[in-house]
Amino acid sequence: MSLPGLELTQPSEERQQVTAPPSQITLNPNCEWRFEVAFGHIIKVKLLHGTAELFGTELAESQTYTFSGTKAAIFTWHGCTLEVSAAETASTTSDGVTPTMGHGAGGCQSEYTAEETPMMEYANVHFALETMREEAQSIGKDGPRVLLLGPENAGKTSVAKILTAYATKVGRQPLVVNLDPTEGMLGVPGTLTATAFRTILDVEDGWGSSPMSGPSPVPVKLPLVYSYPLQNPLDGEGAVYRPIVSRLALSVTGRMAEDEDARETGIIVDTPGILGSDKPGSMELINHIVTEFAIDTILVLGSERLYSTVAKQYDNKPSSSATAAAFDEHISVVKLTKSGGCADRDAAFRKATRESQIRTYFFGNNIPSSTSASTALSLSASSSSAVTLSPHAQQLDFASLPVYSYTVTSIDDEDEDDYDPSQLAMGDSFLPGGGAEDLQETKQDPDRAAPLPGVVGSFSEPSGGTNASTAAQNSGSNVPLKKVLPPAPSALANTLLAITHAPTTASPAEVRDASIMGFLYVADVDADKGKIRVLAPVGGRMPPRAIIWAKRWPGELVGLVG
Ligand SMILES: Nc1ncnc2c1ncn2[C@@H]1O[C@H](COP(=O)(O)OP(=O)(O)OP(=O)(O)O)[C@@H](O)[C@H]1O
Repeated sequence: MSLPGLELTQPSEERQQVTAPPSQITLNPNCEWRFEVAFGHIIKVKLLHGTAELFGTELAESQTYTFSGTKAAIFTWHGCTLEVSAAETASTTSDGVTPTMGHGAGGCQSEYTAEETPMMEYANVHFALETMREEAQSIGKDGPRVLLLGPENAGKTSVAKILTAYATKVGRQPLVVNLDPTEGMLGVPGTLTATAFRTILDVEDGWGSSPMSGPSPVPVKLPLVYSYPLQNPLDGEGAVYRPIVSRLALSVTGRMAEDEDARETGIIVDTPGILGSDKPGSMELINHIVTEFAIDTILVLGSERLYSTVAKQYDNKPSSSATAAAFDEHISVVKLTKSGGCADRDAAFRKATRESQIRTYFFGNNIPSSTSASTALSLSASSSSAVTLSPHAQQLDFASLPVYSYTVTSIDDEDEDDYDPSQLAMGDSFLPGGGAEDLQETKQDPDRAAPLPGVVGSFSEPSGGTNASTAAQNSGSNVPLKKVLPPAPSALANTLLAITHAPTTASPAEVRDASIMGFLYVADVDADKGKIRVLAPVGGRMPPRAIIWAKRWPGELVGLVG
């Protein structure tokens, strides 16, 4: 074996890590194989026999799946044998990062077989929801509206994936809502989304991919995306978060009103861990979500205290659905066991996950964040959903762009300079339950809701002057959104810009409430010439639309382009 350091002088072709022979892992029924793979290292997993699933989505036999930067579990109901091996990775990557290869099977950082899992409990939740869906089908009421609550790393997103995967497997079409801006669902972080899932989720990618990310062997999903470029929903006392949640709820309600399958199946809402903590204001936000989505089933994971508080407040109370009285609908609060496999994700891992989501949005998922292109290309044949994308670079005149930035202060960033407290002190949206009346009012007329894409066949937003935007305007005349005037700030470099569906002349409230068309990445800023160089997922002229600068969240991503 060569001494550390000496191998640096070897020619690059020889700088391959010695790959361990494939390991076979045999799982008994009702067991799961839990594994953690670092970013930069890739493992290959193949189901040799039996049946297995990853967060509810079945693995196909003999298909090779690749994982990088992943903490997950492969569960089996009936027993299975897996083959796990390391993909060949260069010892140093194009970024100069050394892939972290662990000592587990295939180079996993950690991997083990667990015999005790809460999967039976989760499956029972699915069956209970199915019973509610059948009832909805037979008497014409809405299907279950499920809210997942719990602290960070309690397994909320994993349970949301399991319930979604099981629902689609039996031919249902759940509407899945992601209210966690720290992690994107089918897109980049800093967004809140709603998606109708008709088809299978992606084993490797988690939720799967959206058409914005290019072609994919797993059917793409079409999310409705809103920009929430702040890390914490409690920032600005929830003044930005609340109206966007209301917008999403309107869209979801609209979709349910128009689509029988979606109405019967219901909604699954995933929330950020911060709402499950005891932070001031978090219960108010939970209350807002429960009201807006007319939640009737609350699943609490990983916190007795939270369960007790939520149960006291909601258990057996009538839901806020318009049909609650007619069908005698009450809210059930259910405590679920947190899986022992839930892995803590440190700040570095979360940052790498965010960066990988952004990279994937622009470049596809063929090149894991810090693996050399050649290695990744060799993987593409075996990976089931590898896609390479070529974003388009173009120069834009900053002065011609209507770029807006949020001016709320972040709880985690008290030194914010452009915070204007006078803006936060006014406006009904800052009062307890602020803005809710407008939406209650709007909700009574389902025609006012912007439907989710798929129903009207487009990813459309009501144009300026519609009822929906008027309602939004009424609720947000003091929106903390400020136009960024020239010269182009240097802080724009390496951040994302969200192109909304709002016209360039839209009011701040309309901009906030507009859904997102797509994202640009600012590669660099030439303040002298007043130009910015951007990457766009598609070529062509910039659409004349208002733009929201994701200044704070997901923030700066250095090195996306060399
Ligand atoms: N049974 C399991 N075995 C191994 N890893 C798991 C298991 N369940 C969840 N995980 C992993 O643990 C981590 C935390 O889970 P998850 O993202 O579902 O939690 P969360 O409550 O949504 O977290 P947050 O609110 O912080 O986003 C994830 O990386 C997930 O893939």
